Amino acid sequence: MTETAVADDHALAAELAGAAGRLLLGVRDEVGFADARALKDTGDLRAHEYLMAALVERCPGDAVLSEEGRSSVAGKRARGADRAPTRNTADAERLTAGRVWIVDPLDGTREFSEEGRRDWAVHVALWERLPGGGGRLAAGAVALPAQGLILRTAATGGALLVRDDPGEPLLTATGRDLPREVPLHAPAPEAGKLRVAVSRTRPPEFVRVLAGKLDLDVELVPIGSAGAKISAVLLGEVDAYVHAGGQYEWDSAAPAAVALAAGAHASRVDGAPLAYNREDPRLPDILVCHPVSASTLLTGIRDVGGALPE
Ligand SMILES: Nc1ncnc2c1ncn2[C@@H]1O[C@H](COP(=O)(O)O)[C@@H](OP(=O)(O)O)[C@H]1O
Ligand SMILES: [Mg+2]
Repeated sequence: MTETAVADDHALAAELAGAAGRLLLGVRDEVGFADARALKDTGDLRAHEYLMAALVERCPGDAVLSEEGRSSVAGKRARGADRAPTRNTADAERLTAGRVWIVDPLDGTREFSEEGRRDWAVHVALWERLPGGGGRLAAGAVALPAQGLILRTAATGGALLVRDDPGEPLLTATGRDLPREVPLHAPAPEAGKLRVAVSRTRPPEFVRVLAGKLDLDVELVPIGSAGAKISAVLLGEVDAYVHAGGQYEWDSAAPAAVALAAGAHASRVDGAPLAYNREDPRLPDILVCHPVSASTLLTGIRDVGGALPE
């Protein structure tokens, strides 16, 4: 821990994800939905700038890897964004840092720009170097601002589901009133059935092939945002998220941290552990599910290996 680090990184991750999420709800109100490009760009930039400034202030000794600090924002600046974004920590620094915040200020940017959609998220994760080499996800939070929810890791171990809208009564997908904060456990699937979350806009073909091969009643459920899909697994709205063909560390770090803390299986599609803060931030595939489904899915994915995207 750096000297200035807060005692509870888990609470900080949730606080920042929640605040960025509320800021994004305000951007939706302010900019409106008529110009989707303007709404996406403003949301990306404002959430990124907020998180970078907050992390510099609260954890000045830590490094940051943010989606929007990379080339995408440089491109937006070139197109005339009015405020210069704060930059990521230089790669050389983050690759030797003890603690690196891996953030996706707005995951599911497309869905954020579509009126009425609730499947977009803010991801804040903390990666920590281990003394023996390598590292681990030490904390994480996924805010689902349009759903009034935060899914987060807890200092005591495990994961929590937090209602981030104390003023409003809120019903979960299962129709039950949700108290302010409840332990979050990945629920097991119904026997013989498997609901698999896939991208709304670019579902990988191999998941359809996989669905056809499994000896289960498989339903593919299109949802936007990696964080919203992994949250849907943890909330019992689907049973698995299978993705391959491209993604980056910020797309999965925070939701994977929460999923693992909630007792879910989270790995590469070949079963290898998810590894973060690498030189190349590409992390192109992921499987998240209840542990009882993991071997069926990993075997199924291996058997349709030929259909996996490059
Ligand atoms: N083939 C691919 N290559 C790169 N990124 C991908 C990808 N498929 C999905 N992603 C990223 O994963 C997130 C979820 O995508 P999807 O909703 O299609 O499942 C999105 O993050 P952003 O919204 O932060 O860009 C998207 O950019
Ligand atoms: Mg993303």
